[in-house]
Order: sequence, then C-alpha cells, then structure tokens
Amino acid sequence: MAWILDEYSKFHGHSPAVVTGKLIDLGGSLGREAATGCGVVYATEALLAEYWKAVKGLTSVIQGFGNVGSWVARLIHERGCKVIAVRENAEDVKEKFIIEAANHPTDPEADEILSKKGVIMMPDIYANAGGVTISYFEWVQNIQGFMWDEDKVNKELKRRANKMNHKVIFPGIIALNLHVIHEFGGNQDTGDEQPMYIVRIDRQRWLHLHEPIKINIGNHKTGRATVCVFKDPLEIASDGNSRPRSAMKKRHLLQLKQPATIIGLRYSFQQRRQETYDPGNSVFGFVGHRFCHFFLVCLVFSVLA
Ligand SMILES: NC(=O)C1=CN([C@@H]2O[C@H](COP(=O)(O)OP(=O)(O)OC[C@H]3O[C@@H](n4cnc5c(N)ncnc54)[C@H](OP(=O)(O)O)[C@@H]3O)[C@@H](O)[C@H]2O)C=CC1
Ligand SMILES: O=C(O)CCC(=O)C(=O)O
Repeated sequence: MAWILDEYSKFHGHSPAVVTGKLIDLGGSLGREAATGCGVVYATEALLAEYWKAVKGLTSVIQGFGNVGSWVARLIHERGCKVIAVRENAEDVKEKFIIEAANHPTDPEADEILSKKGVIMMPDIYANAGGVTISYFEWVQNIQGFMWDEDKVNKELKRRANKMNHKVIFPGIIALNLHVIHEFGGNQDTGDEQPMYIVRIDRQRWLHLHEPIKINIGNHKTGRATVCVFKDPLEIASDGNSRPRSAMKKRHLLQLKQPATIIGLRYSFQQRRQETYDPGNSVFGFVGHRFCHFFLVCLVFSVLA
C-alpha cells in the first residue's frame, strides 16, 4: 500500500486517499487491526439472534488464527463464548453455524456437504465486511484531511454494522414464509399454558413490501396464543438469554383469545413512511449510505374463529 501511494504521489502529488490499508503514519486509520474481527462478531451476534441465541455460553471453533481469527477469539471470549481452536473438515463438522470470516473459505464440495447437514452458513461478503468498512473510513478521513480517534472509529463501525444487520438480517428475522417458526411453552394436548408464536415473513417479500402484510396464525387446538411483536431481536438476545419468553418486554406481547390475522407494516422510524428497498444498496451499500431504522408494526386485524 505504501508503494502504491508512493508511486501515485510521484506523478500526482501526495494523495493518501488513492489507496487504503496504509500504515498509520502514511494516513491509515486507527482501529483497523481489530475492525474485521469486530465486524465478524457483530454479524455473528445478529445471526445468532435470529435463532434466539447469544454468543455467551456457546462453544466455537476458529479455523485460522491470524489477524481476523485472533480478534474474533478475543472478542467472543470476552462475551462468554468458549473457544476451542481446531481444524475440521466438512464431514466432521458438528457446528450449527459457520461464519465465513475469511474470503471464500468454503469450497463448493464442502458447501454441499454442510448444507445437507443443515449447517447455517453466513457468507464472507457479509461476515467480513468490517474490513472494507474500515477502508471506507480511512478514505473518508483522508479526503477530509482529518484523523478520527480510535473510539470514534469503533463507534462508527458498530453503528454501521448494526444498520447493516437491520437491513440484511433483521428483516429476515421477523419472518420467513409466513408461518409460525417457533412456539414456546404451551402444551398442545392439555392447553395448560399459553404458547408464544414468533412469526416470520419472507425476507424478499419484506424488502419489497409496499402494502401491509397479513399473517394468519392460530391453528392451535386451544385457540389461544401470545404473539410476540418486537422491533429488535438482537436487543432481546444480547443479554445472553436464549429464552425469549423471559426476556420479552410486556409491551411486546399481545394476548389473543382466538386465532387471528396479524398485519405487519414495514415502517421507517426516521422518515415515518414506508420505505422502498433498493437492491443496489444491499450488503455493501451501507458504506456511505443513509439508512433508516425499520421495525415491524403488528396489529391484530381480525379474528378468525
Ligand atoms: N485482515 C482483514 O482486515 C481482512 C481479512 N479478510 C480475510 O480473512 C482471512 C484471514 O485474514 P487475516 O487474519 O488478515 O490473515 P493472517 O495472515 O493474519 O492469518 C491467516 C491465518 O490463517 C491460517 N491458515 C492459513 N491457511 C489455513 C488453513 N487451510 N486452515 C487453517 N488455517 C489456515 C494461517 O496460519 P499460518 O500462519 O500457520 O499459515 C494464519 O494464522 C483472509 O481470507 C483475508 O482475505 C477479509 C476481510 C478483511
Ligand atoms: O481492507 C479492505 O479494504 C478489505 C480487506 C479484505 O477484504 C481482505 O483483506 O480480504
């Protein structure tokens, strides 16, 4: 990077913004060393939240222990995850989640084996985006001629990672395929306790949603349900509690006496209107782009006996 900067600057004058990943003295950004690993951890937390899990209490295997791997190990250890660093081949993998922190680490054959085993993979282009994000920050600082302190870099990284997670993962959390994916509590035979349903909507449908979406629930024998309406599952899972029922705030719950139809609205918190999804602004689009917060507003629409 130093060589590229040097060569370019010979012909065009000192231009630090032409290349990123530079040493600090040459205009590099503070925070780069940890940024990719940090981004991997934020992305992992968001993925786990989708499955009502937190890093805390899990066991992990890290393959590759250089810059990214060692930062991930340190950060998840701090969050209460037990790290066992071993190499594995795809046939031996027992993990439920694989986070691709390196570039293209899973070859097509392994991908097929893992997918048949039901392993959930988070792709590299998403998981390691902290690296390119810090490059963007470096470029911004260079063109501004102003150096951010490390705290500012870390805060910006976290802010943008969270926005990306809301954009890319959270819409999928709230729904997939319009059916009940989790049912907590309740005894289907005796109807002793009220079950809780977590409802998802297909992500593509969510992203292109212009009209309110309707979800029918309540094929339960007892005809009663508790529907969880939430705006940020990560918030719920981040306390390390993988049992959403106890972490759920009262205001997130709707008590239903009978099966019902729920209407979900895609809602922009900042602009207070429904947003149009721009496919060109997906995974990496978060860099330098203005985002909005979304959350699902669910309303009980009608009762279907
Ligand atoms: N650093 C960054 O900011 C970013 C990195 N990435 C990607 O993440 C990956 C790791 O980058 P980084 O941590 O910087 O690289 P490093 O060179 O710091 O570390 C790579 C590590 O992987 C180990 N390794 C190499 N091959 C294998 C293998 N087949 N199985 C297990 N371990 C192996 C190396 O071990 P040994 O030294 O013994 O060979 C080394 O410890 C790369 O794919 C990189 O492109 C992506 C985005 C940003
Ligand atoms: O630093 C960057 O801009 C991206 C880094 C990256 O993706 C890599 O090292 O593979």
